[in-house]
Amino acid sequence: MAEATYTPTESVYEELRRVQALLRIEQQEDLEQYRIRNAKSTIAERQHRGLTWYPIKITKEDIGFGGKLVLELERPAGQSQQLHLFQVGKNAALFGNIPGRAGSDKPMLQGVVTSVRRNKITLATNKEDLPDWIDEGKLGLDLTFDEVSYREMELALQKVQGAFGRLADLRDTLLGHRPAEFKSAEETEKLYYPNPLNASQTAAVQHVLAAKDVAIIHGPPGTGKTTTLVQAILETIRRERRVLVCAPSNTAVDLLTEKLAERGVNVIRMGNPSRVSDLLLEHTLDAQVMTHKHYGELRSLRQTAEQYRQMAGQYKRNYGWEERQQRQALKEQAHQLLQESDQLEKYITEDLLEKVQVITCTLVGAANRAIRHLMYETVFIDEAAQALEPGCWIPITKAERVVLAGDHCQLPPTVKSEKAAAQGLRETLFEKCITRQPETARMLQVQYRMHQHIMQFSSDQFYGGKLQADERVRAADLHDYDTRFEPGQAVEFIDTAGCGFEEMGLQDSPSVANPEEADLLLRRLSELLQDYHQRNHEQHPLSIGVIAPYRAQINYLKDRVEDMPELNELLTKRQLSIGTVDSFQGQERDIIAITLTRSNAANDIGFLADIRRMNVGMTRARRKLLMIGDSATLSSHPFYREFVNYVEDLGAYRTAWEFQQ
Ligand SMILES: Nc1ncnc2c1ncn2[C@@H]1O[C@H](COP(=O)(O)OP(=O)(O)OP(=O)(O)O)[C@@H](O)[C@H]1O
Repeated sequence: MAEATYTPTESVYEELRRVQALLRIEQQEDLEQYRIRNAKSTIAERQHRGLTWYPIKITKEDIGFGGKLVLELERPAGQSQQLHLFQVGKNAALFGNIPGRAGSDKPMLQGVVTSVRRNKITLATNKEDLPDWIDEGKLGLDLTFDEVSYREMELALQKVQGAFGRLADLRDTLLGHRPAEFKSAEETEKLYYPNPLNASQTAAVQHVLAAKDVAIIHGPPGTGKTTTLVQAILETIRRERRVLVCAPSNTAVDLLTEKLAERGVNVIRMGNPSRVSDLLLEHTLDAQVMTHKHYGELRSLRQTAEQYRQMAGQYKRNYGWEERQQRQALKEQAHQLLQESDQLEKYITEDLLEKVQVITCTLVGAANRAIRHLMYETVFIDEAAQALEPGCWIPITKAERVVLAGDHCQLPPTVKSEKAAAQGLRETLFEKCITRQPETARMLQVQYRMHQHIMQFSSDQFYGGKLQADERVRAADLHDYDTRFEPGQAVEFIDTAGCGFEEMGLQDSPSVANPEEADLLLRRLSELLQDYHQRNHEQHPLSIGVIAPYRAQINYLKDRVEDMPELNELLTKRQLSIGTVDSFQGQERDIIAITLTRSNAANDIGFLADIRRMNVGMTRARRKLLMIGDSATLSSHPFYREFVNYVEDLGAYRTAWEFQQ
């Protein structure tokens, strides 16, 4: 058994109580921001912020799970360009804009968004009938505050604090108070499936099988973390009856569900997928229910109930006593049938979940009422380095063993409250476990994305210099893509120091822009692309990402590109995209160009100091990484100082003066 090297400064209870207090601060802040954004503003303002669709029409009514109403809502075609923040899985409320009924008196029908198309949203409501106010005034749809996630996180934290037995062991191991145990090499079974994994990936899968409590798959950029995790899940379900696979985001859950389904795994995706794909839809619980041998009975119960409901609806209110009785009887029969159908649906669901090998869902989805009572031999959490600690505890409360996958050297989870962030809410369970119990982790070491020179700086800064570039990508620069590109220089840094490219602030905003630096970046990009002919590369066009840390700089870049026909064409064809690091998360591009933007006499680099974010930005590039910035300002931080040294050693350092003549 390995000895834990971590020396705790507080007990697990103190630590968990601290996290609980931070979560409450976060919830308050989140609610406050929501209130300010939403409740105090007019419909037009909320619409402008993407929080409201108005006016809308109900275009379809269906009966869904538990006999609840599912509504299809449509906004006017003229609004199709209006951006919004509605998303599958978000809570929303249908409201009536009725004169004299505003504020808390505003009539609402709560629900969850289950699909979003250009002008249509489906809302699964929590009621069986449409309310009376539906025909008064115009209707709209508001995003509402997501209280459920906070409640489930709070409950999980309470459970973990009061835990004994297995959960207490896992808690103490994950937080570094109890050494993690592993089977010996002799005890660990050999891998069953022949697989194309490399040595460090195979070692990670073997490590997962050997772990008695906790294993971590640490996957730096492009190292095949998903591939490895899927293989580890396949090997595990050969040995265990049923496992849970979670991630903080719906997108990550969808990806894993698809990969597992492609490998022939019997998997059920709980909750609503964020994308529409046949493979995914086929694996949702709803679709699986339809394939069950008792589904026919369920459908006919629902249909009959619906017929009774419609018959009852034909009796108008002012009919006599007998008709009222008749109406009541029909309603009761409908109700009874719906209850029966709920029972049957519950039975079908339990039967399906009993037989399934893998259940996939978001962290909060693990508390979904259909599965909240289930326990799992192993719980896998992907993207664990992007999940709030309280979120991770939700599925862990149902585990015998935990496997975390992620990379704590990339983006941490978003925390809305500055105070909660400063006091540690951004520190993830993944990060705590990997730093307190390094022996729980295996790092994947071969990456399949970046040219050697793009990879090396990140590898030295974050991964102890251990990353290797696979031979297919090691020397794959733009010249390798098309010989018309100049050879060499997969990395290039253009230094604007001394050129007088000063950043500009905006009034009342922390955002900054640096127009001259942006212009230079676009000029250099055009120059790079001058011999690139798209018609020669119809099958595999170059993909390009331009990254800026500040919104004001992004907006400036987008405006300027409109005046540059070649670049603008790439933008409209979506071969060029411009955005923040966060918008490129999990993605890759052939060329990544980053304007670092900050340039000031005070050497203030703002949130460029968040070097994990910069790590993500730089490691999106496959063949070319172009960075532009003011070394005089940036060198106040060791990371950028070392970057300048790195590019000098590579012979990749240029100055902006070269481009001014
Ligand atoms: N052992 C391997 N041999 C060859 N190619 C591999 C291997 N493992 C992964 N790859 C390739 O590397 C790429 C990235 O794999 P995958 O999607 O699993 O990575 P990831 O680590 O989850 O990605 P990210 O860096 O975005 O987290 C894929 O194209 C995959 O086919």
